[in-house]
Amino acid sequence: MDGFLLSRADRTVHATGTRRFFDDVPSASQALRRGEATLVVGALPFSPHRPVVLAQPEEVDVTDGPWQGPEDPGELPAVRISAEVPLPRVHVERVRRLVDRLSFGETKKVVAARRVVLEADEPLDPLALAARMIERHPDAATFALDLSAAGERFWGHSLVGASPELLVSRRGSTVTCRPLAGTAARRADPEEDRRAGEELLASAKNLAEHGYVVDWIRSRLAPLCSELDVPGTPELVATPDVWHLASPITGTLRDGIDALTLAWTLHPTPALAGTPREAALDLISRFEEDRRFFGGTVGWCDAEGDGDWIVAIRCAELSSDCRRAVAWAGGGIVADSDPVAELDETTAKLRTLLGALGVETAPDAG
Ligand SMILES: C=C(O[C@@H]1C=C(C(=O)O)C=C[C@H]1O)C(=O)O
Repeated sequence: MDGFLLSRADRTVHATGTRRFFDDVPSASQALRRGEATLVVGALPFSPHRPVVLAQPEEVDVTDGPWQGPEDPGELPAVRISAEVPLPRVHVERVRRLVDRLSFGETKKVVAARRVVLEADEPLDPLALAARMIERHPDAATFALDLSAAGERFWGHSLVGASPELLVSRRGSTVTCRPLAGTAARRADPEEDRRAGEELLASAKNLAEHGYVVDWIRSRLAPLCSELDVPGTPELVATPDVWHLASPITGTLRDGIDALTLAWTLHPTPALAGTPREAALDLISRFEEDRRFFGGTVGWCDAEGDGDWIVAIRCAELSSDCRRAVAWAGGGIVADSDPVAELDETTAKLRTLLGALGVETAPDAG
């Protein structure tokens, strides 16, 4: 696909064509500051050491409300799972090993992720998939963008997803974050569903997982803000597939740090990495293959420094022929995690993407 789409309930940024690519965050931020670019769109990968996708687009369309895609996006092609990496039982084993490490080491939390490889009968149009995701997940931030600028491994690839998690947003001197961490699958029965949410809100394990993320964001934002409002306890939010613990954080920025630099400062949070962050990133690099743009961040930043950056989860990377897709899901592991429940949590999270493609996932073992 050409360009970049970020559709949220209140606003859509749709950009096409490229005037200029940037190699890193400081050069993009500098071009905005100097007035050489009015808007930068793109994505940062999960690993802070890998190439970014940051571009000044040729044309930009900013509209109120969610993206109004094509009148009739048509049917999506039939899609099936061709591989799971690692196999579900190997993911369970991995989590078991991580739990052992967490019980004895200095690391308190690490996020373990797995991938599902999908094959489509016909090419899967990234924008048609995005339109379907907007329909199914009206409260999420739906994105679709070309990843070619990240190098040969990504030529012609695109990333499509519907994320419930805001990494950071800036409007003038106001900075907002809404980290999510702590998850429970939704239930078909309304009473069981309500109970699953309440149990999540009272779960010491999930509150601890969540607390690490909030502490990280507080520690990164505090030096940049004259005021910072961090709720003492998280609230419950729902997607059609899962419950999450969420903390709406608001601050007043001291100086003109732009939204892109804020994203770079915060990313990846312990919601996707773990705590302490460097030790968790090291463990992830030893236990998993490169996450590419899964767990990264997707967004835009304008010349005033305003912008929105969304955590790239509930997403898939589409190959250049659009017949293959890789979807990821992960979850925070702490010393008292149950490995089978952690597998189920990733399955519930995968439903956001797989459900939009009409692919069935295994029912919850819980
Ligand atoms: C890693 C994912 O989600 C993240 C991990 C969560 C958790 O561990 O509870 C919750 C929301 C996200 O921050 C994912 O969706 O793949």
